[in-house]
Amino acid sequence: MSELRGKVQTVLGQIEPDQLGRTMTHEHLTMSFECSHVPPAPGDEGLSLAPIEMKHLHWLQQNPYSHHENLLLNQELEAVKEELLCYRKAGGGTIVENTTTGINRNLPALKQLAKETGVHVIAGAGYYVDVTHSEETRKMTVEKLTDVIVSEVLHGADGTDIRCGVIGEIGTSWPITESEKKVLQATAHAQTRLGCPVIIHPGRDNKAPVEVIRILQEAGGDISKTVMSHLDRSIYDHGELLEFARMGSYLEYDLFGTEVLNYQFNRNVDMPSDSQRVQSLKFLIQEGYEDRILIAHDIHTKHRLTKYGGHGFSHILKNIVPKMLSRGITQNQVDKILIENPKRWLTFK
Ligand SMILES: CC(=O)NCCS(=O)(=O)O
Repeated sequence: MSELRGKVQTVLGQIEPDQLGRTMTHEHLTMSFECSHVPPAPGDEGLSLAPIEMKHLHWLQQNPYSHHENLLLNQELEAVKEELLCYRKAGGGTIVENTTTGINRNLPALKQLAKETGVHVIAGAGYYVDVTHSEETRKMTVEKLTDVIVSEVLHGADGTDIRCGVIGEIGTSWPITESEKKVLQATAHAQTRLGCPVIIHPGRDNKAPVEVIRILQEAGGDISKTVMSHLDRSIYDHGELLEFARMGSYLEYDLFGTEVLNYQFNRNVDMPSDSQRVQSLKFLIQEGYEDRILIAHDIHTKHRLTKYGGHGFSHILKNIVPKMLSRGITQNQVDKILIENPKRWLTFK
């Protein structure tokens, strides 16, 4: 297979899987999310342009995608560096940084952050959702897209020699577009060549995760080495969740820290609280899926950083792990979710 077999690839080079430690499998350290701006409600236009201030914090937390500056996480490298130092102090070892082409991936910044903080950072190859695809991307064949993704892992991306260690997050909308379907097929082909981990951003519909896995399967992808992100806002019904779990991917709850009344991207969704997320983990464990669960915060806006009154990158380690233990999830199961499952997923085959 590839020269990477048995290794994990970080922005600073290859490491042994045992070096990873506790791992958040879905975060962003620098990105911009302007592609997902939601117009503010009538009367809130002023708030959407105002500087971030304490007195507007609740509005911002409930309307994060309507505030222009909030979408520019790429302006906060110093704050993110401080956060990573705290993450390390709290027992964190690794962050998988899911920023792909379309939302401002910045590999030199990731390398710098890894060097300055001692946190292992793993970068993502490939493309985000259709609205961010360039004309050039849309015109590419599946073969060409595959070559680009393979090269981002083997040689480096964005004109640098900094190599990606996962494919994704690969963005899909609902319904899945033609361009996204080609990227999914290319992802499966690249995974076959490389034996590498894949991570998917499904469209915001309960049918989206199943549909993505079907496309990957048909293209020869290794579903056992693929993560389905954002299950928190995608599948609620227990029966549907188990049906999806049986397809064999990793099951990721990655919006820990997000507690909102209205989910701005889909008003039909009742976004779960962190307590409800823990209950979902417990349900999946009871059903025998403790070897398939991954968790993270998916920080992608400013307001979730501690600098802006948010929960930060250490929330899971400091607050969610004690809650898991208090709800009957064992330390061994917590270690599987934070250490063993990420390690198995991130190791090249
Ligand atoms: C950066 C990103 O794609 N975050 C996911 C946000 S969502 O609300 O779960 O779609």
